[in-house]
Amino acid sequence: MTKTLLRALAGETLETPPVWMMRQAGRYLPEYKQVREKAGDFLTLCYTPELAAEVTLQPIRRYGFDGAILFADILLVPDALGADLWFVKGEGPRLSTVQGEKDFEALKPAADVHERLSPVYETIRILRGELPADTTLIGFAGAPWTVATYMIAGRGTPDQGPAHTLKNCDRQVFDRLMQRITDATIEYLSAQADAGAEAVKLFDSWAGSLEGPDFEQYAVQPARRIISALKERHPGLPVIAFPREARAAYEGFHAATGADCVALDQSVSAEWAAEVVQPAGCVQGNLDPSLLVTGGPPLISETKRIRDAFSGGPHIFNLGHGITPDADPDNVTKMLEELRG
Ligand SMILES: Cc1c2[nH]c(c1CCC(=O)O)Cc1[nH]c(c(CCC(=O)O)c1C)Cc1[nH]c(c(CCC(=O)O)c1C)Cc1[nH]c(c(C)c1CCC(=O)O)C2
Repeated sequence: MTKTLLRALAGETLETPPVWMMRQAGRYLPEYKQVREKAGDFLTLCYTPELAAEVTLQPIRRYGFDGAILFADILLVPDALGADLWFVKGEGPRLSTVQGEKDFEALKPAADVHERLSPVYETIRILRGELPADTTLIGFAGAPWTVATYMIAGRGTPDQGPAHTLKNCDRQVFDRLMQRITDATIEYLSAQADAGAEAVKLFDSWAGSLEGPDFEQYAVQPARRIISALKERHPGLPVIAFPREARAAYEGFHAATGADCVALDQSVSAEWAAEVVQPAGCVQGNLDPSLLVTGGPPLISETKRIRDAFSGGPHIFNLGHGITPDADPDNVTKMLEELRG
């Protein structure tokens, strides 16, 4: 196996960690903005394989990252389940809401998602033909809780309040929704692997708002179900789990879910994670993305600190969350120079 990212996922400790960035294809890149303009609409960009493949490749050409993440969005699964999805410029996503049994009954069965999502599989096939031989193609989906928070509220929310309310007040509908998303996610990621994704990542961006038994039931268990179903269908397919802001619950997350790699946000210290999380398997992270806006000596010293902290075990260098539109593309080059020497 020559791809460094796959070697790290398999548990190998490498001299220089493989590197990629969450949201590496995005608005901080002038070439992305150009294609985005041409597509007109963000969803059109996601569902047009040639354009989605092009923006996936842009950061690989510019920086030579070890991993290419498929260009798509976690909200394509609700879209494929029949929740109308649109994006409001400068504000974010909007969807029809799921607030009770009637809304839930209107959703499509999990097996039907392929109809809407087939252009995504085509993007993956194009990419496998065009990526450099040493670049790993990463597919992804949102984890059920995070996807549910958008489906229930119909938009992003600061505290995931509507999803907590449905969970606490109508547990039956909430659990059926979680199960539907879980099943759809297995279908979707499995089809991504069939199309050529070499690893997949589950984004649980709002896992941190689940406390105690809720974290176990709605962050750990769905991840475990998805990972075990995927491994049954695709033996050896590596899975990265990202229970963002899990804090102390990052400990044990590999074992509890079967994930090959656990991605860490910037709120946990690399030194702590190296001691208690990394012994269980590969870790990914966790540079503060704001350093790519501000740059300077702190960007260099933090890059070095994180690399050094994780140097004793398998590590994929990444940010703790997505790169932001106001980041300076030259700061990414400086981060890479520090990492790769
Ligand atoms: C919660 C979430 C979403 N999408 C995603 C998450 C999980 C990760 C995280 O926590 O950031 C994941 C995602 N979204 C996108 C990718 C593509 C691959 C990559 O990382 O480069 C990935 C992996 C493209 C995107 N997804 C979106 C953009 C910006 C759209 C544009 O170009 O106008 C991109 C490049 C839009 C999006 N998509 C979403 C929101 C809330 C928004 C609006 C906010 C924003 O604009 O950043 C949902």
